[in-house]
Amino acid sequence: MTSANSVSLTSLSEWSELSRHYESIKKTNLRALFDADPSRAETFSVQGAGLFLDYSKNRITSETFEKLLALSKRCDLTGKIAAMFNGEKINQTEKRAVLHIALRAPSSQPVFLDGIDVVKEVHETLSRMATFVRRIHDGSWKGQTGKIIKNVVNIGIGGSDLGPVMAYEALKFYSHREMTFRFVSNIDGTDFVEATRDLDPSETLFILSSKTFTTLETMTNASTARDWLLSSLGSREAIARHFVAVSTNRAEVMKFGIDPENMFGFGDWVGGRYSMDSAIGLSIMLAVGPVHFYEMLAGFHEMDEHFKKTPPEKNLPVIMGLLSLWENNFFGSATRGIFPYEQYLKRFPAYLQQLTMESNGKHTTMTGNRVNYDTCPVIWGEPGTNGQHSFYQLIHQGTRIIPSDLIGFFHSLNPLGNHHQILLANMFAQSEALAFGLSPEALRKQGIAEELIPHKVCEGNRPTNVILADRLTPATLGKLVALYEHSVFVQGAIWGIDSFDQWGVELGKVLAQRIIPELKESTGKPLVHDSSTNALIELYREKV
Ligand SMILES: O=P(O)(O)OC[C@H]1O[C@](O)(CO)[C@@H](O)[C@@H]1O
Repeated sequence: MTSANSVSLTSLSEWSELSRHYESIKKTNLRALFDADPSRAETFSVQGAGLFLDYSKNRITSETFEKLLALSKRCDLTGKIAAMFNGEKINQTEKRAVLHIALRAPSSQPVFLDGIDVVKEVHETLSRMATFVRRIHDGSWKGQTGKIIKNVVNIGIGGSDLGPVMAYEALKFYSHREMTFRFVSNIDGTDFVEATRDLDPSETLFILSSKTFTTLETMTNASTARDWLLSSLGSREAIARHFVAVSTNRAEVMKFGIDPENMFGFGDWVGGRYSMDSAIGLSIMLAVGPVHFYEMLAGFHEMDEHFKKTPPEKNLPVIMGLLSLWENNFFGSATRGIFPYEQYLKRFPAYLQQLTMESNGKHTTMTGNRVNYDTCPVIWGEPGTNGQHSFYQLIHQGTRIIPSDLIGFFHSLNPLGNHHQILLANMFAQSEALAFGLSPEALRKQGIAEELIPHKVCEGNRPTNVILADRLTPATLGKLVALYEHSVFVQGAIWGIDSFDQWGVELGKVLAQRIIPELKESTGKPLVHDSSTNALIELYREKV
């Protein structure tokens, strides 16, 4: 048998089988599938690492599932999972290992990379972070003027922002409420100004979070922060008391003026979008304390173990990855909605956008060929029930099918009257309504006027995954993030792409560097962009 990597995915017999199977089931709907099998909900639900997944409202049969598993087998998913866990350099284009799983491994479980146990390094950094956090919390770390630190501003972008801010919001319930946390990411000066306008510099700590320590936005915001601080505190010595860095680039951190003693590092085997549980999570640890941070890591690890050890047919990330691929590549669903029914998870969809789309938004396979199939769907979403009063109309009656993940918890962290019951009732109702819709017959029975029936019909057959957990704890958050990380891995492994590079973001950065000096003033030299870009630059020069 030829290996799946040496031939196009779509020419594999397992792919053709799925295509044939798709033709035979594309007209069946969820109503018929449920009517045909009273135990469908049980057949297509699974529990793992404390999360419950009901995937019965997907357009699948047992045969679909078997064929998807056969495809994953042909693509050597198990071997690829093992390669990641074993520290092989699976990020081929950057020649790097991909070992975010080592960030949450217990110290008793070494992971070797080039003969070195990276878990040991991870735990050394974690305990330095914990010591630092305790000093901030107990007030023994003081600002330049002797005041205690009350405000923390994380400056970073992409993976150096989205993970920290998402987790800060998600775990706010557990956070030190007497402290203020802000996150500055955008190069738009408004972000910095609004984040700092009510802060006292003498009580403020900046965390400069950047894997590379060269990112334009972060470095610009960092020097603005340094100016802001020094204009108030005067002495450059204040930098040591008010700035710490999280980075892999020691030389650049020192160049900025930060003592390496105040730097927390991580390996180049941690991708930016996989780094919230590395030192990049320092602001999270400052917010919730070391104990909760360690609990979050334990949650991540539990899902890692589940992913590594559970057979594919019971493996949550494998199932979610395969279902997403089925919808994307066979039904042609171009987007996936992420709808947490949990206000604390309000930034979770934004976090998953980077995780998923920066990982799998690729058109070239590992072997350098242009894919002839779709890869990553567009990921988007908002918390429920807010979304229901906004864009759900389109999900129910629009012309495109949008498979969605609905995420909820049995218990609220803020029980208030019957709010939580109403919240979960809405979540379950949406999943039911999307799957089964409302038929013309049912509407007629309700006595709806004939001319209104076409407008009121909901065709149903809209797939959802329902993910449930007990309550939103630091550990549950870790499990959820790891679930999606690994589901992204599964899809990338089958598509045969490098889920861990991000070359596509480079071109825009290079072109921006070229345009920055051109906006300052006319150099006298003619602009050599296309006519549209030239005209935009000229218009800006004229107006500013
Ligand atoms: O942490 P850094 O090096 O500042 O990078 C920030 C982000 O920029 C990107 O490289 C994309 O431009 C992301 O992958 C990364 O998370």
